[in-house]
Amino acid sequence: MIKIKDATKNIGKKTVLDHVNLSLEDGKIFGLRGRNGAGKTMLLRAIAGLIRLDSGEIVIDGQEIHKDIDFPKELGLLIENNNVLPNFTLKKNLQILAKIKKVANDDMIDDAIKRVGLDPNDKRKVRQYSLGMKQRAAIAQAIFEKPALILLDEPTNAVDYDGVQEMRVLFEAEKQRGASIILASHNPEDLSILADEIISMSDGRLINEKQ
Ligand SMILES: Nc1ncnc2c1ncn2[C@@H]1O[C@H](COP(=O)(O)OP(=O)(O)OP(=O)(O)O)[C@@H](O)[C@H]1O
Repeated sequence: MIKIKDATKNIGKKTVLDHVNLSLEDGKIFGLRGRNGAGKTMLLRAIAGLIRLDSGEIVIDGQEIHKDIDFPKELGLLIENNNVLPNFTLKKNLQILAKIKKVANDDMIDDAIKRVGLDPNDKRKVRQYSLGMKQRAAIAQAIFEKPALILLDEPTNAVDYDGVQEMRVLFEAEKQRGASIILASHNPEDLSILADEIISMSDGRLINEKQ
């Protein structure tokens, strides 16, 4: 359960999150929509613990971000410039990350790579991937440890038509596994097909607030 209470963040003179209040139950897909600059990425960053709020709080399963924990315990993240290391293979990337939390073994890593339609034995470095393949790699990185919470910022950008359908199946399967997903997207179809609930933002504020 994620509880966001009065979350407010200013950058310079601009209020990029403006008293955001939200309660998000577990095991659902929440679609986040809004125009460019509405604050979707900021909200995802705040939930991930990547920015500090000026006021308000974000509490995940009873633990407040930046007070009780630095970031959500079980988090899969795909935000903006995906941070898959370009000079390693995708498998090596995931193996490096797996050493930190020690959740995923090689079988889980291979499985995640196959699920995004890539080849675990591909010897190419990620920098040699196409744009859409890089995006698939970033999705693999977000899901390979079977996290409880998955934050996805425009995950199907640059992914080809068939890939978009495959990723939808994958996100739905992650939900069936029990994960909560917050998905920011400009693709109305992604949102209408996948989202159990839609959260709309404008100018850092929620429209149709759900509390
Ligand atoms: N590093 C930064 N410094 C200053 N302002 C920023 C920074 N990053 C974002 N902003 C501002 O914060 C506001 C919200 O940006 P955000 O990236 O959350 O929008 P968004 O809804 O994700 O947009 P998009 O659909 O274009 O991805 C915008 O006004 C943006 O200009």
